[in-house]
Amino acid sequence: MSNELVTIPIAPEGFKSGFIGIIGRPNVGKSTLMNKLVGQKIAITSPVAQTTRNRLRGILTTSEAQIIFVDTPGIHKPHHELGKILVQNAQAAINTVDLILFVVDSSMPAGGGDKFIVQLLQNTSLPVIVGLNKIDLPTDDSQLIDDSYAKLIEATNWQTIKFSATTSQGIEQLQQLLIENLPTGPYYYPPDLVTDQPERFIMAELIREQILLLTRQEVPHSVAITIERMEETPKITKVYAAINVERDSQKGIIIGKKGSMLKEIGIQARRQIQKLIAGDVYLELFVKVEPKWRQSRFHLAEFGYRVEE
Ligand SMILES: Nc1nc2c(ncn2[C@@H]2O[C@H](COP(=O)(O)OP(=O)(O)OP(=O)(O)O)[C@@H](O)[C@H]2O)c(=O)[nH]1
Repeated sequence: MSNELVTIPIAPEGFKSGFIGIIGRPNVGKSTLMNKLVGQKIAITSPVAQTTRNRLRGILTTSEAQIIFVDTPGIHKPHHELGKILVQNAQAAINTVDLILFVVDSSMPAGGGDKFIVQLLQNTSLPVIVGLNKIDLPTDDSQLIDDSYAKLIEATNWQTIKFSATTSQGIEQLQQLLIENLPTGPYYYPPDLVTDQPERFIMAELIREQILLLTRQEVPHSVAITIERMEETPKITKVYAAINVERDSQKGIIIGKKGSMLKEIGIQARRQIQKLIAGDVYLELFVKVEPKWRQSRFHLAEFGYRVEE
């Protein structure tokens, strides 16, 4: 949160840099992987599918390269207006990167969702690396699974690599392979920056993450967070955030018995935000009912979901 001037160094000869689009169906571990590669928590993760809504850039700088990861929402068949915007954003991401990292969940055989993505990518001239994630999980028939992925990409010349985003097994090799496949280029960002997202956005995401983790199934996708006000003093940062839901029943769930759920969300989110800004935080949450915000483009824009041209 400082306004100090930052300088971007001149890249040495042979320095590699570029943008990598992380693509995959929901829940394969794209956000977990980006956090692992960047070494800091910038994308929220949860066991509920479709957690990622906005394109988020994570930046990894080493002595030989700078990689800018573009995390995209999991590609799936859209059911409502928000879903359509998510898929369009993922498709837009494909057209603006130097390399594509197509992540799959190798604890289960390739499915229709993976096939849909292969079709989407087939016309691209960009290099594609297929990341077989979750190798730490036990499987019933690993041969069958391997065969399903081999068949999935048999018509392509894509490279594959296996790793686990949670245990870090194979992550260094993945990083190396990505760097090898990037063009030579400049520093795009200062070396110590890990994301280009404003802190406000990450704060909102950290609150949403706690709701995903703590509430029941039906609520999470109907939630949007807006940071209404922030006050910074030398001692403490005060954050006032609204939790927007679609129905009164969801408001009730978020608030909980005598406010117990909202209190727990606040405690956990505050803890995460304190880590983000490395300082004391006062967090005030309130719940608002905004009927049908997911169907309305006006509200989607207000909550920061945009279709990128
Ligand atoms: N065992 C295991 N679990 C993983 C691994 N990577 C991710 N997960 C879990 O898989 C779930 C989904 O991970 P996310 O990173 O949120 O997945 P995503 O692809 O970003 O999901 P969307 O935002 O829905 O597109 C979480 O519960 C992660 O902890 C892995 O390598 N091994």
